[in-house]
Amino acid sequence: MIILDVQGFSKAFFVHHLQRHIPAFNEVDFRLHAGEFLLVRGVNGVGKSTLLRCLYRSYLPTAGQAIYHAHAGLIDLACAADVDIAALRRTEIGHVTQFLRARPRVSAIDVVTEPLLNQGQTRAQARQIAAEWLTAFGLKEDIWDAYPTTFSGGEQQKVNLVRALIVPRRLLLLDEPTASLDANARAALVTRLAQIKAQGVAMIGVFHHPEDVRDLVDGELHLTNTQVDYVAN
Ligand SMILES: Nc1ncnc2c1ncn2[C@@H]1O[C@H](COP(=O)(O)OP(=O)(O)OP(=O)(O)O)[C@@H](O)[C@H]1O
Repeated sequence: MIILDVQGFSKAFFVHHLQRHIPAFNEVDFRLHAGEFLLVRGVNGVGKSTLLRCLYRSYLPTAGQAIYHAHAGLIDLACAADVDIAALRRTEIGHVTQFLRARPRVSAIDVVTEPLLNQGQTRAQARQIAAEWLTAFGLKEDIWDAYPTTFSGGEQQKVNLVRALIVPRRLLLLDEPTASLDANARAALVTRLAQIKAQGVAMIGVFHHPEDVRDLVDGELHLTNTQVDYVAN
């Protein structure tokens, strides 16, 4: 089942004080099916994060299309209305970065149970599931009821990941999700990614340590400053 069909996808930033465009990526083409994992590679500044942000529509692409096969039908992520993008973000498309935008005075357990409560689970069920995930990622129980604003970088990232993964999406965009994780948490993440991949979640990921996800990768997208190469594994 096709999840995403990307063609001629390009992004350039117009930098006002330079009065010129700076290209990020150009003419990206690929197709992603349910349960497939696409690894995005390339040197610093080549446009990997920008590609994920354009697919999540935090940025508008400059050209091309990204046809997402939603439950409700086909939708071009490049030009869909903001209200439709917002709906997809709530239910079908997730974007995980290394940074948690912690909300003041919301505890870690409330941050990670919220997606389950929104799904209609009871508070007790949600807490039980969240406890299992937080334990798997090695977030110590002492701080589950504390506010993540005070957490270390790695602890914040664990909260961020659990929140993003606790309710399965159809398409997951992973932007360096292991950047501040210790070895145990990295292993826990890879285990969870393998589980959701087996359930049919399609993923596009940028990884600082690609060897962590070697066994999950179905294809690689190599971004370079001059061209884009898609290689199926
Ligand atoms: N908001 C922005 N305004 C202008 N230029 C930007 C903006 N965001 C990114 N860029 C530029 O776009 C290019 C691609 O950046 P991007 O962060 O996507 O690279 P990357 O491949 O993810 O890099 P890294 O491996 O260092 O994380 C860079 O040259 C960057 O300076």
